[in-house]
Amino acid sequence: MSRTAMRASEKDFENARNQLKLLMKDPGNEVKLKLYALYKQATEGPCNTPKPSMLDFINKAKWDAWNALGSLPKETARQNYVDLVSSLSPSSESSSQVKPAAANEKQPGSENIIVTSQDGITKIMFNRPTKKNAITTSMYKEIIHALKAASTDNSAITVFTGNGDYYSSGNDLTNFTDVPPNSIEETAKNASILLREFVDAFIDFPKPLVAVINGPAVGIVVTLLGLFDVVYASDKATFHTPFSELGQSPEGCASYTFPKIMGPAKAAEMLIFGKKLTAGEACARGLVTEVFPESTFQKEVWTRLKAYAKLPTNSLRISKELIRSNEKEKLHAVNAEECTVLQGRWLSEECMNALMNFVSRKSKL
Ligand SMILES: CCCCCCCCCCC/C=C/C(=O)SCCNC(=O)CCNC(=O)[C@H](O)C(C)(C)COP(=O)(O)OP(=O)(O)OC[C@H]1O[C@@H](n2cnc3c(N)ncnc32)[C@H](O)[C@@H]1OP(=O)(O)O
Repeated sequence: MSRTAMRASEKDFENARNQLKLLMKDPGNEVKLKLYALYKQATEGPCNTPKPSMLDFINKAKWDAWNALGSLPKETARQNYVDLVSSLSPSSESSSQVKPAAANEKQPGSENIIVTSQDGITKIMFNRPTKKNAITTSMYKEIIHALKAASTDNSAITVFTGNGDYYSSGNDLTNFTDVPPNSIEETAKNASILLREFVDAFIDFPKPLVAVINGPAVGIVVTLLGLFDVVYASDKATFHTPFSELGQSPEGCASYTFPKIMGPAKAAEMLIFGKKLTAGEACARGLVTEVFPESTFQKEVWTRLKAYAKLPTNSLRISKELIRSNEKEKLHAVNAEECTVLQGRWLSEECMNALMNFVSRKSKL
Protein backbone atom coordinates (compact mmCIF):
# COMPACT_ATOMS: atom_id res chain seq x y z
CA MET A 1 0.00 0.00 0.00
CA SER A 2 1.46 3.44 -0.90
CA ARG A 3 2.06 5.98 1.94
CA THR A 4 -0.45 8.41 0.47
CA ALA A 5 -3.18 5.79 0.38
CA MET A 6 -2.69 5.10 4.09
CA ARG A 7 -4.83 6.82 6.71
CA ALA A 8 -3.00 8.39 9.65
CA SER A 9 -4.84 7.80 12.94
CA GLU A 10 -5.32 10.44 15.66
CA LYS A 11 -2.53 8.64 17.51
CA ASP A 12 -0.14 8.88 14.51
CA PHE A 13 -0.98 12.57 14.30
CA GLU A 14 -0.31 13.11 18.00
CA ASN A 15 2.94 11.13 17.74
CA ALA A 16 4.02 13.27 14.80
CA ARG A 17 3.37 16.44 16.82
CA ASN A 18 5.53 15.10 19.65
CA GLN A 19 8.22 13.93 17.23
CA LEU A 20 8.36 17.44 15.81
CA LYS A 21 9.18 18.90 19.23
CA LEU A 22 12.21 16.60 19.41
CA LEU A 23 13.66 17.55 16.03
CA MET A 24 17.34 18.38 16.41
CA LYS A 25 17.57 20.55 13.30
CA ASP A 26 15.47 23.58 12.42
CA PRO A 27 13.59 22.50 9.26
CA GLY A 28 13.46 26.09 7.96
CA ASN A 29 10.62 28.53 7.49
CA GLU A 30 9.24 27.00 4.29
CA VAL A 31 8.73 23.59 5.88
CA LYS A 32 7.43 25.17 9.10
CA LEU A 33 4.80 27.01 7.07
CA LYS A 34 3.75 23.76 5.37
CA LEU A 35 3.49 22.06 8.74
CA TYR A 36 1.44 24.93 10.11
CA ALA A 37 -0.95 24.84 7.14
CA LEU A 38 -1.39 21.05 7.26
CA TYR A 39 -1.94 21.17 11.01
CA LYS A 40 -4.67 23.80 10.68
CA GLN A 41 -6.30 21.93 7.78
CA ALA A 42 -6.19 18.63 9.68
CA THR A 43 -7.70 20.10 12.85
CA GLU A 44 -10.02 22.85 11.57
CA GLY A 45 -10.60 22.08 7.89
CA PRO A 46 -10.35 24.70 5.11
CA CYS A 47 -9.09 28.17 6.01
CA ASN A 48 -11.87 29.96 7.87
CA THR A 49 -10.31 33.18 9.19
CA PRO A 50 -10.19 36.67 7.64
CA LYS A 51 -7.09 37.46 5.60
CA PRO A 52 -4.54 39.37 7.77
CA SER A 53 -3.32 42.75 6.56
CA MET A 54 -0.36 42.99 4.18
CA LEU A 55 1.76 44.43 7.00
CA ASP A 56 1.08 41.53 9.32
CA PHE A 57 3.81 39.55 7.55
CA ILE A 58 3.91 36.46 9.68
CA ASN A 59 0.20 35.87 9.99
CA LYS A 60 -0.31 36.74 6.34
CA ALA A 61 2.26 34.09 5.28
CA LYS A 62 0.60 31.55 7.54
CA TRP A 63 -2.83 32.41 6.25
CA ASP A 64 -1.65 32.12 2.63
CA ALA A 65 -0.17 28.69 3.28
CA TRP A 66 -3.35 27.43 4.94
CA ASN A 67 -5.63 28.99 2.35
CA ALA A 68 -3.56 27.39 -0.44
CA LEU A 69 -4.69 23.96 0.75
CA GLY A 70 -8.21 24.78 -0.47
CA SER A 71 -10.68 22.01 0.31
CA LEU A 72 -8.10 19.30 1.00
CA PRO A 73 -9.90 16.75 3.24
CA LYS A 74 -8.91 16.75 6.92
CA GLU A 75 -7.79 13.09 6.75
CA THR A 76 -5.46 13.76 3.82
CA ALA A 77 -3.99 16.82 5.58
CA ARG A 78 -3.42 14.67 8.66
CA GLN A 79 -1.65 12.01 6.60
CA ASN A 80 0.45 14.62 4.76
CA TYR A 81 1.42 16.16 8.11
CA VAL A 82 2.52 12.78 9.47
CA ASP A 83 4.48 12.03 6.26
CA LEU A 84 6.18 15.41 6.31
CA VAL A 85 7.23 15.09 9.95
CA SER A 86 8.48 11.58 9.30
CA SER A 87 10.57 12.81 6.37
CA LEU A 88 12.21 15.34 8.72
CA SER A 89 13.07 12.78 11.39
CA PRO A 90 15.64 10.30 10.04
CA SER A 91 16.30 7.60 12.59
CA SER A 92 19.90 8.80 12.81
CA GLU A 93 18.74 12.14 14.21
CA SER A 94 18.77 11.44 17.89
CA SER A 95 19.92 13.67 20.70
CA SER A 96 21.25 10.65 22.54
CA GLN A 97 24.01 10.38 19.99
CA VAL A 98 26.44 12.60 21.83
CA LYS A 99 28.98 10.24 23.34
CA PRO A 100 31.90 10.83 25.69
CA ALA A 101 34.75 12.23 23.64
CA ALA A 102 37.78 10.30 22.59
CA ALA A 103 40.90 12.29 21.79
CA ASN A 104 40.42 14.78 18.95
CA GLU A 105 37.08 13.22 18.06
CA LYS A 106 34.32 15.38 16.62
CA GLN A 107 30.97 14.45 18.11
CA PRO A 108 27.92 13.65 15.98
CA GLY A 109 24.80 15.80 16.19
CA SER A 110 23.63 18.84 14.27
CA GLU A 111 26.31 21.14 12.91
CA ASN A 112 24.95 24.02 15.00
CA ILE A 113 26.82 22.76 18.06
CA ILE A 114 30.25 21.31 17.47
CA VAL A 115 31.81 19.26 20.23
CA THR A 116 35.46 18.29 20.00
CA SER A 117 37.95 16.93 22.49
CA GLN A 118 41.70 17.51 22.30
CA ASP A 119 44.62 18.23 24.65
CA GLY A 120 42.48 17.50 27.70
CA ILE A 121 39.89 20.10 26.68
CA THR A 122 36.33 19.40 25.53
CA LYS A 123 35.25 22.33 23.40
CA ILE A 124 31.55 23.05 22.84
CA MET A 125 31.21 25.58 20.06
CA PHE A 126 28.12 27.53 18.93
CA ASN A 127 28.27 27.14 15.16
CA ARG A 128 25.46 29.09 13.56
CA PRO A 129 27.38 32.18 12.52
CA THR A 130 24.85 33.38 9.92
CA LYS A 131 22.33 33.76 12.76
CA LYS A 132 24.90 35.16 15.19
CA ASN A 133 24.90 31.76 16.93
CA ALA A 134 21.33 32.19 18.21
CA ILE A 135 20.31 29.10 20.17
CA THR A 136 17.48 26.98 18.75
CA THR A 137 15.41 24.49 20.73
CA SER A 138 17.46 21.59 19.38
CA MET A 139 20.71 23.36 20.30
CA TYR A 140 19.55 23.62 23.95
CA LYS A 141 18.99 19.85 23.90
CA GLU A 142 22.34 19.16 22.25
CA ILE A 143 24.16 21.28 24.81
CA ILE A 144 22.51 19.40 27.68
CA HIS A 145 23.70 16.12 26.14
CA ALA A 146 27.16 17.52 25.42
CA LEU A 147 27.56 18.65 29.05
CA LYS A 148 26.42 15.25 30.35
CA ALA A 149 28.93 13.55 28.05
CA ALA A 150 31.74 15.97 28.96
CA SER A 151 31.18 15.43 32.68
CA THR A 152 32.36 11.81 32.32
CA ASP A 153 34.79 11.98 29.40
CA ASN A 154 38.54 12.01 29.96
CA SER A 155 39.02 15.75 29.46
CA ALA A 156 40.15 17.98 32.34
CA ILE A 157 38.19 21.13 31.47
CA THR A 158 35.24 22.11 29.27
CA VAL A 159 35.18 25.27 27.20
CA PHE A 160 32.34 27.11 25.48
CA THR A 161 33.05 29.40 22.54
CA GLY A 162 31.42 30.71 19.37
CA ASN A 163 32.28 30.44 15.69
CA GLY A 164 32.29 33.66 13.67
CA ASP A 165 31.98 37.24 14.85
CA TYR A 166 29.54 36.57 17.73
CA TYR A 167 29.85 34.43 20.83
CA SER A 168 26.06 34.06 20.69
CA SER A 169 23.00 36.30 20.33
CA GLY A 170 21.19 34.20 22.93
CA ASN A 171 17.84 32.53 22.58
CA ASP A 172 16.67 32.22 18.98
CA LEU A 173 13.68 34.52 19.13
CA THR A 174 11.88 32.47 16.49
CA ASN A 175 11.67 29.58 18.98
CA PHE A 176 8.44 31.20 20.07
CA THR A 177 7.02 32.62 16.87
CA ASP A 178 5.87 29.51 14.98
CA VAL A 179 3.54 28.30 17.67
CA PRO A 180 -0.08 27.45 16.75
CA PRO A 181 -2.40 29.75 18.77
CA ASN A 182 -3.93 26.86 20.69
CA SER A 183 -0.50 25.60 21.82
CA ILE A 184 0.95 28.78 23.29
CA GLU A 185 0.50 27.81 26.94
CA GLU A 186 1.79 24.31 26.35
CA THR A 187 4.82 25.69 24.49
CA ALA A 188 5.60 28.12 27.31
CA LYS A 189 5.39 25.23 29.77
CA ASN A 190 7.66 23.02 27.64
CA ALA A 191 10.11 25.89 27.18
CA SER A 192 10.22 26.45 30.93
CA ILE A 193 10.91 22.74 31.52
CA LEU A 194 13.65 22.71 28.88
CA LEU A 195 15.23 25.91 30.21
CA ARG A 196 15.28 24.54 33.75
CA GLU A 197 16.97 21.33 32.61
CA PHE A 198 19.44 23.35 30.51
CA VAL A 199 20.50 25.62 33.38
CA ASP A 200 20.58 22.67 35.83
CA ALA A 201 23.16 21.02 33.54
CA PHE A 202 25.47 24.03 34.10
CA ILE A 203 24.83 24.17 37.87
CA ASP A 204 25.71 20.49 38.22
CA PHE A 205 28.66 20.41 35.85
CA PRO A 206 31.53 18.90 37.86
CA LYS A 207 34.64 20.07 35.96
CA PRO A 208 36.09 23.55 35.49
CA LEU A 209 33.88 25.36 32.98
CA VAL A 210 35.51 28.10 30.91
CA ALA A 211 33.93 30.59 28.50
CA VAL A 212 36.04 31.92 25.65
CA ILE A 213 34.02 34.95 24.58
CA ASN A 214 35.11 35.69 21.02
CA GLY A 215 32.56 38.45 20.31
CA PRO A 216 29.27 39.98 21.44
CA ALA A 217 27.16 37.93 23.84
CA VAL A 218 23.44 38.50 24.39
CA GLY A 219 20.82 37.16 26.81
CA ILE A 220 21.08 33.68 28.23
CA VAL A 221 24.73 33.20 27.23
CA VAL A 222 25.56 36.22 29.41
CA THR A 223 23.46 35.24 32.41
CA LEU A 224 24.98 31.75 32.40
CA LEU A 225 28.45 33.24 32.91
CA GLY A 226 27.76 33.45 36.63
CA LEU A 227 27.87 29.63 36.59
CA PHE A 228 31.23 29.47 34.77
CA ASP A 229 34.50 29.19 36.65
CA VAL A 230 36.62 31.34 34.34
CA VAL A 231 35.59 33.79 31.58
CA TYR A 232 38.13 35.04 29.01
CA ALA A 233 36.99 37.74 26.60
CA SER A 234 38.28 39.36 23.45
CA ASP A 235 38.28 43.15 23.65
CA LYS A 236 35.62 43.14 20.89
CA ALA A 237 33.19 41.20 23.10
CA THR A 238 30.16 42.95 24.62
CA PHE A 239 27.71 41.73 27.24
CA HIS A 240 24.02 42.56 26.86
CA THR A 241 20.93 41.32 28.71
CA PRO A 242 17.96 43.16 27.10
CA PHE A 243 15.27 41.32 29.08
CA SER A 244 12.98 44.27 29.82
CA GLU A 245 13.09 45.32 26.15
CA LEU A 246 11.92 41.79 25.31
CA GLY A 247 9.18 41.75 27.94
CA GLN A 248 11.09 38.97 29.69
CA SER A 249 13.04 38.48 32.91
CA PRO A 250 16.49 37.13 33.86
CA GLU A 251 17.35 33.44 33.75
CA GLY A 252 20.50 31.34 34.16
CA CYS A 253 20.47 32.12 37.92
CA ALA A 254 21.64 35.68 37.15
CA SER A 255 19.07 37.16 39.53
CA TYR A 256 21.22 35.55 42.25
CA THR A 257 24.73 35.31 40.79
CA PHE A 258 24.99 38.81 39.29
CA PRO A 259 24.25 40.75 42.50
CA LYS A 260 26.79 38.49 44.26
CA ILE A 261 29.41 39.06 41.57
CA MET A 262 29.02 42.80 40.95
CA GLY A 263 26.75 44.09 43.73
CA PRO A 264 23.01 44.74 43.46
CA ALA A 265 23.21 48.20 41.88
CA LYS A 266 25.45 47.20 38.99
CA ALA A 267 23.46 43.97 38.53
CA ALA A 268 20.22 45.95 38.34
CA GLU A 269 21.65 48.22 35.68
CA MET A 270 22.32 45.17 33.50
CA LEU A 271 19.38 42.91 34.33
CA ILE A 272 16.61 45.50 34.72
CA PHE A 273 17.69 48.32 32.41
CA GLY A 274 19.63 46.23 29.89
CA LYS A 275 22.87 48.22 30.02
CA LYS A 276 25.31 46.72 27.53
CA LEU A 277 28.86 46.33 28.87
CA THR A 278 32.17 46.38 27.05
CA ALA A 279 34.59 43.57 27.84
CA GLY A 280 36.59 45.99 30.02
CA GLU A 281 33.51 47.00 31.99
CA ALA A 282 32.46 43.36 32.44
CA CYS A 283 35.96 42.61 33.74
CA ALA A 284 35.87 45.55 36.14
CA ARG A 285 32.54 44.19 37.48
CA GLY A 286 34.00 40.71 38.02
CA LEU A 287 31.89 38.95 35.37
CA VAL A 288 34.95 38.45 33.14
CA THR A 289 38.25 37.07 34.41
CA GLU A 290 40.56 38.70 31.86
CA VAL A 291 40.33 40.64 28.59
CA PHE A 292 42.75 40.06 25.68
CA PRO A 293 43.39 42.12 22.54
CA GLU A 294 41.49 40.60 19.63
CA SER A 295 44.73 40.20 17.63
CA THR A 296 46.24 37.76 20.14
CA PHE A 297 43.08 36.49 21.85
CA GLN A 298 42.86 32.96 20.40
CA LYS A 299 46.58 32.23 20.69
CA GLU A 300 46.97 33.48 24.26
CA VAL A 301 43.80 31.91 25.59
CA TRP A 302 44.26 28.46 24.10
CA THR A 303 47.92 28.30 25.12
CA ARG A 304 46.90 29.07 28.65
CA LEU A 305 43.99 26.60 28.66
CA LYS A 306 46.15 23.78 27.28
CA ALA A 307 48.56 24.33 30.18
CA TYR A 308 45.70 24.33 32.71
CA ALA A 309 44.31 21.12 31.21
CA LYS A 310 47.57 19.33 32.09
CA LEU A 311 46.96 19.87 35.83
CA PRO A 312 45.83 16.80 37.80
CA THR A 313 42.21 16.16 36.77
CA ASN A 314 40.89 15.00 40.14
CA SER A 315 42.41 17.96 41.90
CA LEU A 316 40.70 20.35 39.46
CA ARG A 317 37.33 18.69 40.10
CA ILE A 318 37.74 18.64 43.87
CA SER A 319 38.71 22.32 44.04
CA LYS A 320 35.72 23.26 41.91
CA GLU A 321 33.46 21.17 44.12
CA LEU A 322 34.77 23.00 47.22
CA ILE A 323 34.15 26.42 45.64
CA ARG A 324 30.69 25.65 44.27
CA SER A 325 29.03 22.92 46.35
CA ASN A 326 27.66 25.18 49.10
CA GLU A 327 25.71 27.13 46.52
CA LYS A 328 24.19 24.28 44.53
CA GLU A 329 20.94 23.90 46.43
CA LYS A 330 20.32 27.63 46.34
CA LEU A 331 21.11 27.79 42.62
CA HIS A 332 18.62 25.02 41.80
CA ALA A 333 15.93 26.87 43.75
CA VAL A 334 16.74 30.15 41.97
CA ASN A 335 16.65 28.39 38.60
CA ALA A 336 13.24 26.88 39.33
CA GLU A 337 11.86 30.26 40.38
CA GLU A 338 13.27 32.10 37.36
CA CYS A 339 11.79 29.50 34.98
CA THR A 340 8.36 29.81 36.58
CA VAL A 341 8.45 33.59 36.29
CA LEU A 342 9.62 33.41 32.66
CA GLN A 343 6.84 30.99 31.77
CA GLY A 344 4.39 33.72 32.78
CA ARG A 345 6.37 36.41 30.93
CA TRP A 346 6.30 34.42 27.66
CA LEU A 347 2.50 34.55 27.75
CA SER A 348 2.43 38.30 28.33
CA GLU A 349 1.43 40.84 25.71
CA GLU A 350 4.70 42.74 26.31
CA CYS A 351 6.74 39.70 25.38
CA MET A 352 4.61 38.69 22.40
CA ASN A 353 4.81 42.22 20.96
CA ALA A 354 8.59 42.25 21.39
CA LEU A 355 8.99 38.90 19.62
CA MET A 356 6.73 39.96 16.76
CA ASN A 357 8.68 43.21 16.39
CA PHE A 358 11.90 41.27 16.07
CA VAL A 359 10.61 38.76 13.50
CA SER A 360 8.76 41.27 11.37
CA ARG A 361 11.52 43.92 11.34
CA LYS A 362 13.01 42.32 8.21
CA SER A 363 9.71 40.96 6.86
CA LYS A 364 10.85 37.51 7.87
CA LEU A 365 8.53 34.66 8.77
C1 LIG B 1 9.25 24.50 23.08
C2 LIG B 1 9.96 25.84 22.81
C3 LIG B 1 11.35 25.77 23.32
C4 LIG B 1 11.99 27.11 23.53
C5 LIG B 1 13.38 26.97 23.96
C6 LIG B 1 13.67 27.36 25.36
C7 LIG B 1 13.70 28.83 25.54
C8 LIG B 1 14.65 29.26 26.55
C9 LIG B 1 14.67 30.75 26.58
C10 LIG B 1 15.69 31.28 27.50
C11 LIG B 1 15.58 32.76 27.69
C12 LIG B 1 16.59 33.42 26.89
C13 LIG B 1 16.60 34.73 26.75
C14 LIG B 1 17.55 35.42 25.83
O1 LIG B 1 18.54 34.92 25.37
S1 LIG B 1 17.11 37.01 25.51
C15 LIG B 1 18.16 37.51 24.19
C16 LIG B 1 17.59 37.17 22.88
N1 LIG B 1 18.41 37.74 21.82
C17 LIG B 1 18.20 38.95 21.31
O2 LIG B 1 17.34 39.69 21.70
C18 LIG B 1 19.09 39.35 20.15
C19 LIG B 1 18.28 39.54 18.91
N2 LIG B 1 19.16 39.88 17.79
C20 LIG B 1 19.57 41.15 17.58
O3 LIG B 1 19.26 42.06 18.32
C21 LIG B 1 20.48 41.36 16.41
O4 LIG B 1 20.26 40.32 15.50
C22 LIG B 1 21.96 41.38 16.82
C23 LIG B 1 22.26 42.66 17.64
C24 LIG B 1 22.36 40.15 17.62
C25 LIG B 1 22.84 41.42 15.53
O5 LIG B 1 22.44 42.51 14.73
P1 LIG B 1 23.07 42.69 13.26
O6 LIG B 1 22.36 43.81 12.64
O7 LIG B 1 24.55 42.72 13.34
O8 LIG B 1 22.73 41.32 12.52
P2 LIG B 1 21.30 40.81 12.08
O9 LIG B 1 20.25 41.31 12.98
O10 LIG B 1 21.14 41.05 10.62
O11 LIG B 1 21.46 39.22 12.35
C26 LIG B 1 21.92 38.32 11.34
C27 LIG B 1 20.91 37.20 11.24
O12 LIG B 1 20.84 36.54 12.49
C28 LIG B 1 19.49 36.54 12.97
N3 LIG B 1 19.50 36.58 14.43
C29 LIG B 1 20.36 37.24 15.21
N4 LIG B 1 20.07 37.04 16.49
C30 LIG B 1 18.98 36.27 16.52
C31 LIG B 1 18.19 35.73 17.57
N5 LIG B 1 18.50 35.91 18.86
N6 LIG B 1 17.14 34.97 17.26
C32 LIG B 1 16.83 34.70 15.96
N7 LIG B 1 17.56 35.19 14.90
C33 LIG B 1 18.62 35.95 15.20
C34 LIG B 1 18.87 37.78 12.34
O13 LIG B 1 17.48 37.67 12.31
C35 LIG B 1 19.50 37.73 10.97
O14 LIG B 1 18.83 36.74 10.23
P3 LIG B 1 18.55 36.94 8.66
O15 LIG B 1 19.90 37.04 8.02
O16 LIG B 1 17.78 35.72 8.27
O17 LIG B 1 17.78 38.22 8.53
